[in-house]
Amino acid sequence: MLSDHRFYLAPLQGFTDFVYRRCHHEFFGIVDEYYIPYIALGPGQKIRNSQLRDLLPENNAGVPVVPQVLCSNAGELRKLAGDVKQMGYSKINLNLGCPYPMATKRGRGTGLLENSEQLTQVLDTLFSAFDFQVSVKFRSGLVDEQTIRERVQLLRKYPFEQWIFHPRTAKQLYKGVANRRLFAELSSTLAKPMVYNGDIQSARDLDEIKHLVPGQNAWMIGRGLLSDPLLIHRIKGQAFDECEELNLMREFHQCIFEAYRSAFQDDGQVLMKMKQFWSYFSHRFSNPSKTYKPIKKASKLAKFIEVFPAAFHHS
Ligand SMILES: Cc1cc2nc3c(=O)[nH]c(=O)nc-3n(C[C@H](O)[C@H](O)[C@H](O)COP(=O)(O)O)c2cc1C
Repeated sequence: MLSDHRFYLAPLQGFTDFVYRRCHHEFFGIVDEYYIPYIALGPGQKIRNSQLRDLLPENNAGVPVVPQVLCSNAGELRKLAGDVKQMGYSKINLNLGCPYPMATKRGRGTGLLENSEQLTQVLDTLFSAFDFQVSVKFRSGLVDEQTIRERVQLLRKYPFEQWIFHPRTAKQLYKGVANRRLFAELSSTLAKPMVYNGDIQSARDLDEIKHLVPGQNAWMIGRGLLSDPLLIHRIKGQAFDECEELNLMREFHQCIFEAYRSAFQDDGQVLMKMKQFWSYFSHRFSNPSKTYKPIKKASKLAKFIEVFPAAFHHS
């Protein structure tokens, strides 16, 4: 029934890194494309090593990924897109949605969305100096949804391959409700297929959006999928019995844990990564905070290894 629907994993800096993406893809193979968390220029106009590592083609081999860039002007874009091109990628995503003041005050993310002059220069450069298939991920505006109603008139002049809209303002960060009606409104104004992003936790959420936008068939999911790795299976109508599901989760967890252990030699880093993983994964257990508490408290990797199995026993 949903065979013509496309599902994308949202980029979550620190969470959906190459280790997670690769495990998820090899284990489930159900996500159509994985959007890599943004790369940006840091101190000394350089991309941070952790972001570069996440982007390296050898770390993404065999996984359908789309790199994302966060910039404030055409100069930054040229450098970032040039690096992405050099690595051999044919797709690129422009971040016009990062809500954090550290980015927006420097004219990046939603800050760039607000500045039509800089945005025009960035888009002109991106489409004229490179030959990427370009997608854009954007929000409603910094504080006011009127921004995006005006800005789509500028954006629609460019041949984006994909329009991904998360209908929240930057001021909302990731709280409050995503405005699905605004998504429906823009979808009809733009008359282009858009990807819906924001708070998809169940098949019912999709149905509600499809009710507003008949024919909607492209979805980007972040936190919902981190919390429930079988969410897309469920949306597609697959059912699991309790025992089968628990075994799958145990195996997926093992895959993630082993992959982090081989990617990071330092136990402290592995522990931090596993804590991040469990901060969402614990939500699929009946008592998330009770499940996560001993894992969060673990001060050594050995302690983590001692406490995590209990989660699977009392699920
Ligand atoms: C911790 C965190 C990190 C994020 N990092 C990025 C990022 O690097 N690039 C981006 O476009 N969005 C980023 N996002 C936003 C998500 O991609 C997504 O738009 C948002 O979480 C809403 O979708 P969801 O409700 O399905 O999670 C981040 C969100 C969170 C919570």
